[in-house]
Amino acid sequence: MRELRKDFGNGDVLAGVDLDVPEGEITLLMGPNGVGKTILLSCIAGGLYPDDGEVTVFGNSPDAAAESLSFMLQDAMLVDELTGRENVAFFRDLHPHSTDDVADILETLDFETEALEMEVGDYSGGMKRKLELAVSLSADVPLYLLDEPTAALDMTTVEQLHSLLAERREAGETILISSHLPGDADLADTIAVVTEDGVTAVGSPAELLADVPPVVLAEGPADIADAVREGELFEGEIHRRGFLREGADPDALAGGEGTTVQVREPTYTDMFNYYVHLRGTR
Ligand SMILES: Nc1ncnc2c1ncn2[C@@H]1O[C@H](COP(=O)(O)OP(=O)(O)OP(=O)(O)O)[C@@H](O)[C@H]1O
Repeated sequence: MRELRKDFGNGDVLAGVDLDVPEGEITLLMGPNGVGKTILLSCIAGGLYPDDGEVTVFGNSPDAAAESLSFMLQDAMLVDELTGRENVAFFRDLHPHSTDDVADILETLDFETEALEMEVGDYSGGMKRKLELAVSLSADVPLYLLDEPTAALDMTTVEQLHSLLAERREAGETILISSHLPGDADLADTIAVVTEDGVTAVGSPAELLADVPPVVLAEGPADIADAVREGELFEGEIHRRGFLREGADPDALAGGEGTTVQVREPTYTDMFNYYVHLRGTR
């Protein structure tokens, strides 16, 4: 993807995005709500045309490559008035490379088979996601685009899905997913951080994490603004936290009465906050 631009008439949503998705790997798009991740995936899938720039999929235009990919568009695929089974049949007829793998994938994802007889409008969010995933992954193609595949899934199912996607990667397939779940970083070979400035950081999870400064956590009235980068504090339920400023001495951050201050290594959630809110292009 080179210099991709998309505008719906009220300012750019994507303003010149460059992205390379390596073949045979899992690439994870992370970024704040509304930044354009779904639009980006839709431009790769050929569902939307960019206003400017270029997308190639295996060397072809997205239109020419349409049969080489399968796109899971969250909450916008299934037909509520049809049963699960009718939805499966509908999508089976749509994709030229559909297979009969839906049942196996549903079993892997712990989807109760009887629910296939229910109308999808009566499904829970997680049931819908499992069916969307089974339909999308049952197409035998070299490229899968999955928009927030882990949203609404319980943690056990997330692990099952991770195993399934890792198997696909072993088989040489290319997978591009968007996600807000920090744990999905464990699955990725490459993470691309998307912000309103485009793709601002790209690297392996370990590379990106290694560049994140230690995290200062404060509970109680401790004033840590001077010790953290740009004085920026992220409010959690219990803690306020920020990224240790260069030159700040962590040992000097003693908490007063009713206050605790600690410094710890960053998690994937911290990594997301850092690249989205503090760090420029890497
Ligand atoms: N058809 C459309 N017409 C006008 N604006 C649109 C259209 N589709 C999307 N947008 C806008 O484009 C922006 C990006 O939307 P998109 O769904 O790609 O964000 P996202 O990064 O996937 O967000 P989230 O993480 O919340 O799913 C949003 O501001 C959205 O309102």
